[in-house]
Amino acid sequence: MSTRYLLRAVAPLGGDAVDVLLADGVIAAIGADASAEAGPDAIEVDGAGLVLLPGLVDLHTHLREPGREDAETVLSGTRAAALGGFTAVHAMANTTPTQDTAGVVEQVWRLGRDAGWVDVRPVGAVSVGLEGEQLAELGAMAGSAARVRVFSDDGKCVHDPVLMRRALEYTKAFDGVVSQHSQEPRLTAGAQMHEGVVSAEIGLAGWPAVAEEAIIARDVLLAEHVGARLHVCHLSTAGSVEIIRWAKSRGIDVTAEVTPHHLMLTDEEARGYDPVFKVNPPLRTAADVEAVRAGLADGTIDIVATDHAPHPREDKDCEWAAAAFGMTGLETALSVVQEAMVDTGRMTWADVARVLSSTPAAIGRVEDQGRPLAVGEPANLTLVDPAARRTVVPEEQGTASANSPFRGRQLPGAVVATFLRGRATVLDGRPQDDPDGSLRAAGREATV
Ligand SMILES: NC(=O)N[C@@H](CC(=O)O)C(=O)O
Ligand SMILES: [Zn+2]
Ligand SMILES: [Zn+2]
Repeated sequence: MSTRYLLRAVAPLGGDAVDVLLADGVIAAIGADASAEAGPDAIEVDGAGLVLLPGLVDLHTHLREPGREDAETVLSGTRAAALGGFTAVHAMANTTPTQDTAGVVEQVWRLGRDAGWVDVRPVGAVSVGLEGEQLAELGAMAGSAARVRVFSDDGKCVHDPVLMRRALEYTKAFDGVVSQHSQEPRLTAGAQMHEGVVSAEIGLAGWPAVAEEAIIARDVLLAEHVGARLHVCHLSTAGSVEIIRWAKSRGIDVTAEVTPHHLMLTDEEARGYDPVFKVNPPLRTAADVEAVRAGLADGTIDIVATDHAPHPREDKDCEWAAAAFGMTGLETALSVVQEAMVDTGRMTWADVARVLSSTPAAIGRVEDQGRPLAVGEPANLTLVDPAARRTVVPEEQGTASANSPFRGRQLPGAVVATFLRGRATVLDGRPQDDPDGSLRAAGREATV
């Protein structure tokens, strides 16, 4: 018999406190029945003051394996994901080799299954080698054991409108979705940061908002024309929010994501020339941050996705122009959403469950994740302490890379436990390959 957990006095979605029993991989009982049915062997978890959420689902994670195991592996990245409260991640396709065949996506899916920290759903590339020329084997990836439903050339934009049209048409056949990294390449050649007052003052080449907005506008019209669904990656500007709002008002089947860093940070961070703040799309202005927060609160933006983009030191500890784009995010996402949206009164915990679990699961067609907190449902769960405060120390995180933009910042909230089909992957805030914290204290041994 598998381990049973009795979660005492937890608050589902921040509501009234109840007991919840996890047994045989499912939520076995809620309320008075839970303690009655628990039996003597159940492990009790004191949940007073804790919020119970469905396990978080990330639609946009870079796990880097195969090819850049110096930055992250499926094992280290999925362990980081569990520590961040996730029970499923979508592994982006910009690996080496590219995830553009059934063979490579199955390899990543298998690595995820064997690691056992979260469910890994590989994203398939739209074009062969992300080169934007020839459509990849979308159908073969969809029909593989990895059951790919999300397709993206992320890191690059599918800028050829004919290729984008074909991808949108083709993915309809297997209920897939194209997830577009919206960046007009000619308008962003050489770009280093957001084009605006700060870029002009500090002398870095700018990436104008219109380079994102022009592609989103084109793509929603293409999606309408062919009757396909479209997902917009890491939307970052006020204008992009306006376009999505307009597209939804016309009934276009589009969804959009915002990252935690675009909900919190602005281009002012670039003034110190610290490449930890170099990211694609770039950090924008305070007005853009306000617009994406408002768009997330009113449902125009559907989800938060981390765009966890680990990079090794040598790709970040260099001058700004030479550094790689990207920041880690799996282990701070929930805290940033709490600070930006919950603690500001703009969203409830039920909204958090929607934007970080049920809707990303629905977009990715992940059937057994993001489910309601009800008896009989799979026990994919996250237990959060909203009253906790912690200072971000990247070297103490599960991810193998240290490029967190929140280094040294105090953030609210902490993941106390994560359950994957009733099995604790994290308990008392510790990964369950390291229950007493000794491996973590000794360095990175736990991840290799
Ligand atoms: N976000 C980033 O700045 N970088 C991502 C690629 C991407 O998401 O576009 C990466 O793979 O490093
Ligand atoms: Zn991208
Ligand atoms: Zn990305």
